[in-house]
Amino acid sequence: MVAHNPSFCDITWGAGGSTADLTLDIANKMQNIICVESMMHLTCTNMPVEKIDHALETIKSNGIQNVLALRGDPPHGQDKFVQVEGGFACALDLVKHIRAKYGDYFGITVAGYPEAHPDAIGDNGLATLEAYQNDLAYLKRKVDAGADLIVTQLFYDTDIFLKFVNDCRQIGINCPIVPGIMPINNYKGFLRMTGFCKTKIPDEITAALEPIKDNDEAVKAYGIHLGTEMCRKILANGIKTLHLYTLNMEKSALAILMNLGLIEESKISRPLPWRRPANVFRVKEDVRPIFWANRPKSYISRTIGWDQYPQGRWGDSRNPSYGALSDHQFMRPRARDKKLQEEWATPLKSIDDIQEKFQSYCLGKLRSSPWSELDGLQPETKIIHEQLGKINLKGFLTINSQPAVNGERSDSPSVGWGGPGGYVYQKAYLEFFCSPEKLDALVKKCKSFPSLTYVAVNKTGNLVSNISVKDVNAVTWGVFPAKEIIQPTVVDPASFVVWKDEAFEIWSRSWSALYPDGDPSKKLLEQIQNSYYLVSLVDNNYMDGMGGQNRVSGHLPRTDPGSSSHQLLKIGTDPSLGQTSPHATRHPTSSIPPLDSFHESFLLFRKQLKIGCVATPDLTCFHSKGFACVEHFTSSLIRNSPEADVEKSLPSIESCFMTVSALQ
Ligand SMILES: Cc1cc2nc3c(=O)[nH]c(=O)nc-3n(C[C@H](O)[C@H](O)[C@H](O)COP(=O)(O)OP(=O)(O)OC[C@H]3O[C@@H](n4cnc5c(N)ncnc54)[C@H](O)[C@@H]3O)c2cc1C
Repeated sequence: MVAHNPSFCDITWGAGGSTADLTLDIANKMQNIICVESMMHLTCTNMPVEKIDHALETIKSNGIQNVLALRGDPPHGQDKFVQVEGGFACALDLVKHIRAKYGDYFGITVAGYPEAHPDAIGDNGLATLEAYQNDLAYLKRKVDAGADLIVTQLFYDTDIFLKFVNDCRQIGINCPIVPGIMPINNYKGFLRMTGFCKTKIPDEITAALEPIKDNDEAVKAYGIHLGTEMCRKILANGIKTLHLYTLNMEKSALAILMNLGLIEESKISRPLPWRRPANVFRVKEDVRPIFWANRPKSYISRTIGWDQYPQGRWGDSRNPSYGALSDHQFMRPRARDKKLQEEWATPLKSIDDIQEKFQSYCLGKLRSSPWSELDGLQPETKIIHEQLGKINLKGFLTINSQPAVNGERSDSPSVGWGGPGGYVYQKAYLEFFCSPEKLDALVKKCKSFPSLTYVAVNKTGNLVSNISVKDVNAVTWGVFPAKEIIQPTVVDPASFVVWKDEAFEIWSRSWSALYPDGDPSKKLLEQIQNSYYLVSLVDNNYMDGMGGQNRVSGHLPRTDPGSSSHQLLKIGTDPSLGQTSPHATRHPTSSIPPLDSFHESFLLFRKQLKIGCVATPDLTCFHSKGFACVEHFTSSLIRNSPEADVEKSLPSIESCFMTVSALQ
């Protein structure tokens, strides 16, 4: 199931606390080994407050931040729930306790009952209006006490659920209400569960099941059909999230999601170059502005109202309906706050210190960045991290980038996406803050490089650009067998202007907020926030990675992404764009292999390829003696060979890869 990117996974609490240790252990493994956001259920049954706190402290120390706070059922053999000594009487007490003791560390979910809690349901299978309303009023108290989300009890009458949502809204329950869908997997289990929960079974379901009740396969198939229809109706009524009770049997749940088109049959680990967060509604979305590449959660929350993908996407972008910037964009897990505090809240005396922070992040010395929701650098950023380090020391404070790629295989671990069998391309991209003076110098420089397009904007909205506001520039695209060209990432000034508010806000909300009031570091950051420009820069010439000298048009089965960047990365070494700060000398360059060993390997290559080309490999592009290096040799050779030779040499190039990999 993990391959389908669930938003989160529930780990239930054994009835009466019977499986506490196991629950804690499974929740920990799910969160930290399987890496799926986990929500642990916790009940009050047989749980004095010390035991409850032990469970909460344990999951807290394991980084789990989601709890479903429940009262629980009466212990085995008892009819009525009895409050244990030193424990809680109901879920409301538990919610209050969690908020009082743990502040906002935990996201709290509570249970909702579309047909009222079974205790409120009479012998006729129905709750009186008064009992139903009391139940709703109590649910509101749970939300008012701090619950963030409601997950409902299972139901089979979709109209009852939709009425319940409406009734909740009427009394001011405004948090998300997630329907609990339990696919029917077998007849006896279905009767047992609905009997226990006093769930209404609509007549048509009874009629459909009666003739097939002894045929397990038929019951399962009907369960999938029914679940699909229920979910369809729920989604059509504007509910945006589904919660499927799998009870460890995933096949029916997955079949329902497949029928709804919410998951794909072929599971691809990195379907698109940006990391799509677990959100089933985004499966059809295939284009995004590059600006939020490192802030997928913020992007999702700002575009949550766009429910039509991909149709709505560029209509929306040109007339941006990105939601308003709210606190939500800045809500980060506490663990990240802690990391930022450790890594970014050091005293800042001058711009040099700020440049060095950005440089350290690009070199992988810092794991966190105020501008990124991700942990560390994206794999493709590592290809150009040294150049980025230099650029930052020149006063161009980079927050987003990608190297140029010209026809790399789509299963490349560093720049590939979309699954095997295709080729991917991208234009070099750089996004950074810089002073108005640096921007002036850059604008002048760009005049000599027609392939560079830029948009720059300061905090107050002053825009400087050499493209039109209506232009949309595809910066990543892929070619796959039997598919149209896919272009998942674009740069467009309209979205950029929306993004800039968030980008500038991060200076104060995520960075200077780490310092106490009046701290000189805080003042320095505020000055930068108020005076700098945010710049989005694209090198549209993705072909000429080696400065235009080595192009072999149409014959590049591979390129070396490390070598293919371009005018953009020359910012770091261009003297007309300002002196590199003295820190540059501390910047390590030891990963470049010694010239001798390079030449040795290179000569071997030439011998094996038997092509009499003269290559002038660009040593500065080297990162290691590993595979990237081998690719670089090869692409240099191809680029420097006559076209006919390239064609001939392709098979031997493939085998040389093996030989030289082994040699290295
Ligand atoms: C999504 C979901 C997941 C579940 N997971 C588990 C699990 O992992 N392990 C497990 O053992 N059980 C689980 N259960 C079952 C749950 O423990 C039972 O349904 C239990 O009987 C009620 O728990 P609750 O949190 O809804 O209780 P509460 O919210 O406390 O409510 C119980 C009932 O008492 C009434 N009530 C309580 N206090 C008050 C008050 N002060 N004023 C008025 N009315 C009050 C409510 O209206 C309601 O009818 C789950 C249930 C659901 C819906």
